[in-house]
Amino acid sequence: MRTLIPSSHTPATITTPQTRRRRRFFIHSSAKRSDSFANGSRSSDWQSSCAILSSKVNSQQQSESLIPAVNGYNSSLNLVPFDNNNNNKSIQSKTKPLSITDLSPAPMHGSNLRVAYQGVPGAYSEAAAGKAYPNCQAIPCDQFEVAFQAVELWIADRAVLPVENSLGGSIHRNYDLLLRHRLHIVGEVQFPVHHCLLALPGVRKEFLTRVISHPQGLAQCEHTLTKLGLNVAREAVDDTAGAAEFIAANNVRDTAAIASARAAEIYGLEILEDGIQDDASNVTRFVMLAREPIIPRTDRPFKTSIVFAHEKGTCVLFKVLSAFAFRNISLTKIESRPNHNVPIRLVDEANVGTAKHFEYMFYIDFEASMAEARAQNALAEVQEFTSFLRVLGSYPMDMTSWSPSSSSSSTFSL
Ligand SMILES: O=C(O)C(=O)C[C@]1(C(=O)O)C=C[C@@H](O)C=C1
Repeated sequence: MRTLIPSSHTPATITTPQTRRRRRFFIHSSAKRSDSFANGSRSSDWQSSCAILSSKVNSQQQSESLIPAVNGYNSSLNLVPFDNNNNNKSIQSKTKPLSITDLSPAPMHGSNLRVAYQGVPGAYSEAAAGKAYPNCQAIPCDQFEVAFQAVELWIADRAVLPVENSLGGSIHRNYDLLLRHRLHIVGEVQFPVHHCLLALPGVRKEFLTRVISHPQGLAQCEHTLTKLGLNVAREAVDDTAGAAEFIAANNVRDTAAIASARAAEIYGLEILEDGIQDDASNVTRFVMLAREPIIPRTDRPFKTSIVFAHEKGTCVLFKVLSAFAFRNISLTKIESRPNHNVPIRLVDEANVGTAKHFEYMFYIDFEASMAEARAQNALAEVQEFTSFLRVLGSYPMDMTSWSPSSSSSSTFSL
């Protein structure tokens, strides 16, 4: 895939070793707090993980509301750094004492939250971040992994990342990264993706030789591009809006981008075709990630995401799935990825030779909250058949109303 170097917007990249060293302190302290729940390996008993989780409920409630304020990045508090030499006198006099209003919960769905996304302004991920956290400060990142790291390093408070699209399928990279990193899924948003064909003003479709976009953008418009009868090469780049930005910044007149109407507006391109996704109800599902899990509840529909590797044996996957079926728990998604620790298992069959079995990590989303006994029992049973099990998050389902023809009802409408 080509990497376009954006000209005007500088997405977050990981900074110098010094910055990294300074920020590591925070990663470690955060990782320690969440490990008991995040590392759902066989060695840690699931029931006790649940107990740890529920015992965290009260302190967690406080940490969601207070920690951001105390760290000073999401706060109206007037905190000054502590000065051992007492040189702060002039500033101290201006320091306001804590009052009861300072203790009200931080606006976790509101302004000031820094939300990392992959891409540049005008990307669908930016719009999804706006739907998930209205009025947030969206932080562009040049890669998915940078968005994970931005949260781990406290540069951002949340990341909003795509995991699957109704036409293009799963975004595998993010499944692998969910496993490699220690962040928790704290929510999901489903975002209608309405693609346009964009080019520089005055460019006519007949003169195009190339269409560039994110691989998902190309996949979601595959048939429509063919139907339009364009004689063009299709080239994958890092993100849809980045494709638009590249055309504008380099004055490329033989190339069009598949991107949003908002990207056209931002980068001064014209819309040659509107709504070129192969299905009107094209939707991408994004997950919201945080350093700490949220408290699972039962007063609204929740979804839980897990990942596991299974033990050797027969019908293991069937047994795992039946743990949910017996409890009437619906699965909404199952995905398998290579198990990068053990990609292949050799199985010697007497007289026949050696079979090479591919080993997988299975990701499952199911419709239940970890606060429900049936979900806890299902996972206790699943643990019996698995060599590794981790809960990626238990979070409210996106139940917002659906309007496929319009792009979105959010403030970030594309
Ligand atoms: O390139 C973008 O605009 C993105 O936000 C990325 C992404 C993706 O990775 O799937 C997100 C939504 C659309 O499905 C197309 C691309």
